[in-house]
Amino acid sequence: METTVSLVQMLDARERRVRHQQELLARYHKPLICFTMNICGPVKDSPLIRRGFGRGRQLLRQQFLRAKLTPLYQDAVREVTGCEAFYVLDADPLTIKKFTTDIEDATPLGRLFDMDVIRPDGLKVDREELNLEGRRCLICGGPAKVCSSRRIHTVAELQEKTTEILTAARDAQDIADAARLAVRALLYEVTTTPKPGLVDRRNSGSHRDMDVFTFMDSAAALYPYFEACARTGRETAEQPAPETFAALRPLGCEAEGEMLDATGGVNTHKGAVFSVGIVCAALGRLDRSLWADAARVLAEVSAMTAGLTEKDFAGVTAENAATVGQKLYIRYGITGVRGQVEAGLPTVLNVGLPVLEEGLAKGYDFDRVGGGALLAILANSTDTNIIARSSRERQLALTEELKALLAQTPYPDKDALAALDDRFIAENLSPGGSADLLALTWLLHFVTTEGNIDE
Ligand SMILES: CC(C)(COP(=O)(O)OP(=O)(O)OC[C@H]1O[C@@H](n2cnc3c(N)ncnc32)[C@H](O[C@H]2O[C@H](COP(=O)(O)OP(=O)(O)OP(=O)(O)O)[C@@H](O)[C@H]2O)[C@@H]1O)[C@@H](O)C(=O)NCCC(=O)NCCS
Ligand SMILES: Nc1ncnc2[nH]cnc12
Repeated sequence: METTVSLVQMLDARERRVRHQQELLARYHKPLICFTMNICGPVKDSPLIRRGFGRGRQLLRQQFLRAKLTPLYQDAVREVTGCEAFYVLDADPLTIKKFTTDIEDATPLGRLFDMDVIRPDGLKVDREELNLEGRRCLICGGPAKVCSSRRIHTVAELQEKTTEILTAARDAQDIADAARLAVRALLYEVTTTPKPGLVDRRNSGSHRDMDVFTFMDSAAALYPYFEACARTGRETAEQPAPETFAALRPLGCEAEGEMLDATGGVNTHKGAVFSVGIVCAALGRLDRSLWADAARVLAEVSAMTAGLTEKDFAGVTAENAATVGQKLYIRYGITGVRGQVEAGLPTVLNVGLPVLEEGLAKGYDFDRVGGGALLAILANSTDTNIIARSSRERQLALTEELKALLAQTPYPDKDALAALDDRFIAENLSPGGSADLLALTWLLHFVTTEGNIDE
């Protein structure tokens, strides 16, 4: 809920800020940054404003890392009168002012940041000391001091522009983060070693035409596609979920082309183009606060693809079935990747994620938890790639064997996984569908644990 604040409240807040500054200066005798947001009008706090403030804090953290600075003290508060953060630093005030003004001047969002630098004697460092121009007006780009003292623009105009800047910054960050985590998930999947029959750091599994570098080329080539999926999700967020999915399909066709270009014609990620692309679009549709909830994200995936299996397989017959997916549907009623997404990726939510997270909590390394999660996924789903390279009977027997193995050892060690790898290779088996579900598991793990940024 948005609360309006009075002039008295704002004056009280300013007084409190000054007192806090004085306490910090008296305690540390070092320069400090006081970071607030420039927000016009009586509403100083909202989720959107907090997001912008969170981004500002993230940019400051990055500058501290670059300058190898650890704040001696820091705090942040979110009040109805606005967000405030303080940082006490053991550094030259002008050096600090240089990097705060760099942040303020780098982007439109930076225009909304007010990062004051206060010297140990309590005096503010001025932009002019760095030969920098004064700040510019949000609306006309003229000197901000002139526009604000003469009240040249209306509050409504300023609020509209502020919302536009905050919204654009929020969306750009969500879209880039979704795509970054998607590519990271694909890279974690291929890097997880050993994996039975699959490409990893140990070998190329049951494949002759690709290795770990082929997968890296493919994953990197898909970054713009994942961004486009998340952007499509954001742009269609107000529309019924299936409309977002409909808008994705042409992007998916193009991305398959990019993948084939990057790999010299090898099918590395066709399944992932489809399923990971849908998850990126679901993230785009959802407010960032919901990313921490895997079930909610996957419910969105399900809503987007409602009715997909029936629609996609309508008119497919034993005579015209062309893809492996279509043939297996006609023959056994197996719904493959389509059925998985339509059901909200239950194997990821109920099998992959719990196994991954339990293994991480036990302190196992990424290879071991990834290997355990992959086998659990394989044991509890229908991998159409396994059937395509063997038979339905063999795939069912394998799932039974793996279930028995996992009941004894939920996280088989390197040697056990390598022995399974050798057996899969000898049988020319490759669980590509399960590999995709492992990538989706990594993705949901990243999104739920790291996706919730500081607001
Ligand atoms: C819905 C589409 C993905 C396509 O569906 P299609 O019917 O063409 O394909 P399917 O056979 O149904 O399988 C697609 C891929 O889904 C992955 N998969 C399999 N089982 C599952 C599962 N249980 N859960 C989730 N995902 C699953 C799997 O992808 C991975 O394996 C691929 C590599 O396989 P591999 O055997 O190594 O290589 P191949 O070249 O295929 O064979 P070999 O010669 O080597 O044996 C790799 O892609 C992984 O990502 C399945 O392969 C979607 O494309 C679509 O919407 N199609 C409709 C038409 C359309 O609009 N097309 C768009 C293109 S223009
Ligand atoms: N690591 C991998 N090896 C072979 N096929 C795959 N499909 C997706 N990931 C794979």
